[in-house]
Amino acid sequence: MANSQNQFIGLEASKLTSEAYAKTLDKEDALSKLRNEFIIPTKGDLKNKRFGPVSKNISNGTSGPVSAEDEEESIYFCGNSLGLQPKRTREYISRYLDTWASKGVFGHFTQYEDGHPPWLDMDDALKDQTSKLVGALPSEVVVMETLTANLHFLMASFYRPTKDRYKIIIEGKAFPSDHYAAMSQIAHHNLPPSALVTITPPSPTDPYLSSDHILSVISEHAATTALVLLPGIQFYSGQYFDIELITRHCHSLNIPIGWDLAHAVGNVPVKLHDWNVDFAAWCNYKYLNGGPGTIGGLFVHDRHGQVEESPSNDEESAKAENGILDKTLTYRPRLSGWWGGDKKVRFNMDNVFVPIPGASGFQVSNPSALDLTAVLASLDVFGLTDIDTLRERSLRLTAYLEARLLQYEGGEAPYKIITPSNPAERGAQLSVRLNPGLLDSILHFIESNGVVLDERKPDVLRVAPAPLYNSFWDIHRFITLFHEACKRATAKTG
Ligand SMILES: Cc1ncc(COP(=O)(O)O)c(C=O)c1O
Ligand SMILES: Nc1ccccc1C(=O)C[C@H](N)C(=O)O
Repeated sequence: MANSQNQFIGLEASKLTSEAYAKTLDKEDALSKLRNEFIIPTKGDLKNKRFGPVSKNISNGTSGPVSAEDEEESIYFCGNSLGLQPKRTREYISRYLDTWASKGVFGHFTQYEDGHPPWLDMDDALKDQTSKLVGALPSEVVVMETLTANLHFLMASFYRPTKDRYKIIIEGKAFPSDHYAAMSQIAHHNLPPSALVTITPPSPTDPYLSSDHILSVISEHAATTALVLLPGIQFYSGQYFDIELITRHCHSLNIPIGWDLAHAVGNVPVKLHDWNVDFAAWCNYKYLNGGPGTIGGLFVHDRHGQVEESPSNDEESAKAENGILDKTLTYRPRLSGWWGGDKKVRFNMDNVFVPIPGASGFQVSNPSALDLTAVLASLDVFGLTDIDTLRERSLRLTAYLEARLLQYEGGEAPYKIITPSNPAERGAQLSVRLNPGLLDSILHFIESNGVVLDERKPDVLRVAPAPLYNSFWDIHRFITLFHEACKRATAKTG
C-alpha cells in the first residue's frame, strides 16, 4: 500500500507488524466497544462436535472442562457470509416467544403501553433504521421475504420485455442465484437464453470491471435491453461498483436498473434515493446480523411506489400503461399478496387490492415475526452508531489488513490481493488469490487454529473484517497464522 494511503488512514508504517500496535489501534477506536455486543465463538466452540456451545460466554453453554486455548476467541472473518449473533438477539427472541405464549393471535394486534410494536406493525418499526442504512426514505424500504425471492418479485415488476427491448444485463461472475433468477425470468417470458447479456472482465486473470467497461457494455446493448441487474459489491472480488454513475448511465438510455446489495448493506453507506436507483434487494444475514436465512429487504424508489387514483376520463389508457389491477387505482404492476395491501382494508376480504404506497406495497405474505425480531435486534446494534462512522472504522481495518498482507517476510508472497486497492472501490472484504495448489493446506492450518473465513475454489480466500465486531488484534492474529501457513505450504510444495 502506498505510504500516503497509510497516512490517510492514520496507520504508522514503522509499527505495523507489532502486536502491541494492533492493541493500541483497538484501544484508540471508540467503536471497538461494539464487539462486546456480539457473541464471538471460541476456538473450543468451533471444535466441539456435540450440539450446542461449550463456552461460558454463551448463556446456555454446557461449559465442561475446557482448555485455556479453547476458551480463546476465534478469529471470525466470515461476516460477508453469515454475521455473528448479537447478544441482544436472544433477549429479543425470548420476548417474542413470551408474546406468542401469552397472547396467541392477539400478539398481532396488541398495543403495548411500553411502545413495543404489535407483530402487525413490525414492518413499519424496521423502516427507519433500515432506510438509514441504505440512504432511502422510510417509505422506500421494507423488510420482507428473502433475497432471491425479492429479486424475482422486483423483476416481475421492473423487467417488462417488449419486442425491441428484452435483454437483461448482469455481470459474468454474478452470484449464481442472481444468474438463475435472471435466466428464469427470461425463460418465463418465453425468450431465448441469448437475452441474458453478461459483462465479463477484459482480463481472464483479473476480476476487475472498470466503470468504463461496464458502461460500454450497457451502451452496446442499450437499444435491446429491458433491465440491468448488478451487485453493489461483487461477492467474489469484493469490488464496490459505482452505483450512482452506472445508474445515471442506465437512465440516460432509458433502462431501469436494480442492485443486489447482499454484500453492500451494513458494509458501505449507499444513497439509493439520491442516486435514483430504481430498485434494490438484500439479505439481512451478512453484515447485518439477523441470523442464517433470515428475512431480507428491498428498496423501491419513491417515484415507482406511487398509488394514484385513475383519471376517470382516461381510464382505459391508464390501465394499459400501468398494469392496473382494480377499477380505480393505478400503480406499478407487481406480483401481489395480501400483506402488500393497505392495513386499513387488508382484513376486509373483499378482493379489492389497495397497495400500501411505497415499498410496503410489494409485500406478499405475512412475514415471520421471529425473523423480524432477529432483524430488529441487529438493527438496534447498528443504531448504536451510524453507517458513515462505521465505514470510517471499516476503511481503517481493511487498510490495516491490506498493509499486513502486503508485508510478507522471506521472499515473494505466495498470494495476490484481487480486490481493488482503491478504498473507494471496495468494502470490508479483501479477496486473496493463492498460488496454485496451496489452498487446502493453508486453509487446514488456519482453520485448525481458530480462523473462520471463506474459500472459493480453486484458489481464493475471502477475508472480511466486519467493522462491528472485528478488531485490529483479530487481523494481527490472523496474519501471524496465515503467514505461518503460507510458509509451511510453500515449503511442502517446494
Ligand atoms: C450476491 C448474492 N445474491 C444472492 C444470494 C442468495 O441469497 P438468498 O439465498 O438469501 O436468496 C447471495 C448469498 O447467498 C449473494 O451473496
Ligand atoms: N446463505 C448461505 C448459506 C450457506 C452458505 C453460504 C451462504 C451465503 O450466504 C453465501 C454468500 N452469499 C456468500 O457470498 O458467501
